[in-house]
Amino acid sequence: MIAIEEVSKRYADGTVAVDRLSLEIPNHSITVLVGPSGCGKTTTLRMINRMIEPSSGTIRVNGEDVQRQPVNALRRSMGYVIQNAGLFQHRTIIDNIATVPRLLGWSKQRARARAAELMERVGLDKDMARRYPYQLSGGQQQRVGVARALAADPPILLMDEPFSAVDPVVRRGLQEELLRIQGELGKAIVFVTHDMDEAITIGDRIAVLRKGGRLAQFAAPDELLSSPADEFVEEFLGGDRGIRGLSFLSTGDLELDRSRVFPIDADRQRIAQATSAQPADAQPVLVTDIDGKPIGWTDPAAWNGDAGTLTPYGQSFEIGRDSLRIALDRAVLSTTGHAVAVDGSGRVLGIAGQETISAAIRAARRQHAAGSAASGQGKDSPQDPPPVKATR
Ligand SMILES: Nc1ncnc2c1ncn2[C@@H]1O[C@H](COP(=O)(O)OP(=O)(O)OP(=O)(O)O)[C@@H](O)[C@H]1O
Repeated sequence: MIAIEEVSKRYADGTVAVDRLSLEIPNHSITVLVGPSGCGKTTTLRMINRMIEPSSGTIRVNGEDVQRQPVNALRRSMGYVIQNAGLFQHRTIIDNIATVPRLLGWSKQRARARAAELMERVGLDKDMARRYPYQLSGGQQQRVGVARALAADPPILLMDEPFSAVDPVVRRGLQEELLRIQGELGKAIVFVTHDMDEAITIGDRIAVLRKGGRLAQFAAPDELLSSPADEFVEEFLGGDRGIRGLSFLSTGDLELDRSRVFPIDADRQRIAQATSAQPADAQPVLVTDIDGKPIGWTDPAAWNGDAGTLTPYGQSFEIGRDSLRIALDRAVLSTTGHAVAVDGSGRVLGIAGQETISAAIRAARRQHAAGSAASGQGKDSPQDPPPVKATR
């Protein structure tokens, strides 16, 4: 655990960048520092590896004061990733990644073998090993930056706006990759961003800082969205925090309608009988292929068995994996107002209309509120394990 205790930083010109900041950053989790420009995020991060020395206060790593540790050893125990990756331009990709193992005295062969293993882990093609940084895209360079930081297997990873310089699609890919790597390696990651969406996507816990380096709130993303501490945090979260909060509600308990799903070779009579008891007001029927995968919607009264007459169903959502936010999005975008739920192999489990999804949202919120009340005013203690994250 990294414990930041009453830490302040006043620069030589008198600027107070961080003001009596206290934070407990647990192992095996991603803690995000977020806040407006100039609120002291980078200063805080760099005080952890002593690139900047605090003016007062103490930072401990697993109980040990960082001031008492030799600075080189301290930095090698912490991977560091920055915006634009900061790669050595005159070194090949493999040698960039092998930098810290080489500094630690590993043989060239061993360090390169480790670097090759890491290239695979961060999703870089082997044949990029001999290229130079300028021969890679921005997103690929960021992957090299992450691989380089992981090379000596440090228990702590400090990441300063690592994905800010790439376009949103590449950025999303890098975030997913980081979550996957973290699932495998379980580091203590401290991640700086000024982008709240990024913080919510990757953070197990989020520290929102305000100007002057003061802590506004430190909480899990779902708690931040449901109970912002004050107006500053609320404003920083943006106007759609209600919708964004749905990302943390599971579709696992969603009640699905299976009575309106039929395979393409189903008998028309059977469809008519099964649906006749239900109101005929444009309640759709979903037709699947013979493997149970969705093909499209039809009006049961008009169905003639011709797949060419079906209306596209849009996108499905995966029960248990996707959140209620995704389910609601699918239903809103669907021409029938219903979303198609599938299992992990894409087979239809049922359909859910907007009303059903709304009811599930209300139930999940009630359950969440009851759970929070039982565990004490909804505030997690820093020792609590991070909440289960829905990543979509
Ligand atoms: N060497 C320095 N000397 C004086 N002031 C500094 C120095 N470095 C940073 N500052 C100031 O300290 C404050 C915090 O800076 P810091 O870089 O930590 O903020 P930040 O939250 O990371 O900002 P950004 O999101 O824009 O990167 C700012 O007001 C900045 O101008």
